[in-house]
Amino acid sequence: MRFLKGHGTENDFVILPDPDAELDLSAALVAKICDRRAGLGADGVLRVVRTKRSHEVAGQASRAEWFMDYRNADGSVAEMCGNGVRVFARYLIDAGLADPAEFAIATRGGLRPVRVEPNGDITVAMGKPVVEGESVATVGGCEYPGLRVNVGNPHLACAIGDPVVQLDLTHQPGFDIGVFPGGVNIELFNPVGVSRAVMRVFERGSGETRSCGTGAVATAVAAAALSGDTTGTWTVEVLGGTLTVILEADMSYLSGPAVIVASGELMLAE
Ligand SMILES: N[C@@H](CCC[C@H](N)C(=O)O)C(=O)O
Repeated sequence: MRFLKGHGTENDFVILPDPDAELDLSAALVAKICDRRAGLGADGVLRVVRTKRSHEVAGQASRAEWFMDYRNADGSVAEMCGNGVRVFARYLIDAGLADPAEFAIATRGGLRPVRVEPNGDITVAMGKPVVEGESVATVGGCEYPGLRVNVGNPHLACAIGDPVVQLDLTHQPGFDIGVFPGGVNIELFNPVGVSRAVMRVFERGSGETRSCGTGAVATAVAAAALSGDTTGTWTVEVLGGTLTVILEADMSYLSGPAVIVASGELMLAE
């Protein structure tokens, strides 16, 4: 099985080209591939499938040639991955499979238009984030209220008073399972200066990661809400680098670096 490895602000992915949807990619095989000791190691898998070959997103086939079939490190399926889309785009461009000027990628969370910036960064239009109310995350016995933000996938973004660097995110933070029956991605952030936030994240299905694109958008929405804003340009510092989020009235954009670092032949089987 041919693979590539890439990352966006150190949110890392194994890319599996499977244009004709021939791979039987079970949850167990994904978990093996993502295992950092017994496998290649990654926060998730991006399977590259022709949209028309996928029954899941066939409705997007006229507008996007390629479908990002995203899986979390534990093998679970997610609707969207902001850094994943950007790395997926980098792969398509490098492989000559997409017009670098502008193209769109099909995801379970909907169509995601992409463009390459003059400095090489990749920007993706992330749709309109939806604020669904409030809830509480618990970390190390402390309760942190936050905003529920849907960015195609579910997030709970909590501003905290303590520096995020002090948090112990080695375990799943507590959350209200009645509010999030399918699980949730939890961001904890410190607003710093003007339109800037420092964020850590515990991802559903992957644990703590060094970055999360949809999480950065959710954080920007929650940070803006603290000052009564719904629009603006936000810098979100994550453990693996810096992301830029633009919030407009009806759209959000996520921008940052995305690189491919390796390719090879995978010998793992289920
Ligand atoms: N790292 C991703 C989000 C991946 C999906 C998430 N873990 C979920 O289950 O919803 C990103 O960059 O957005």
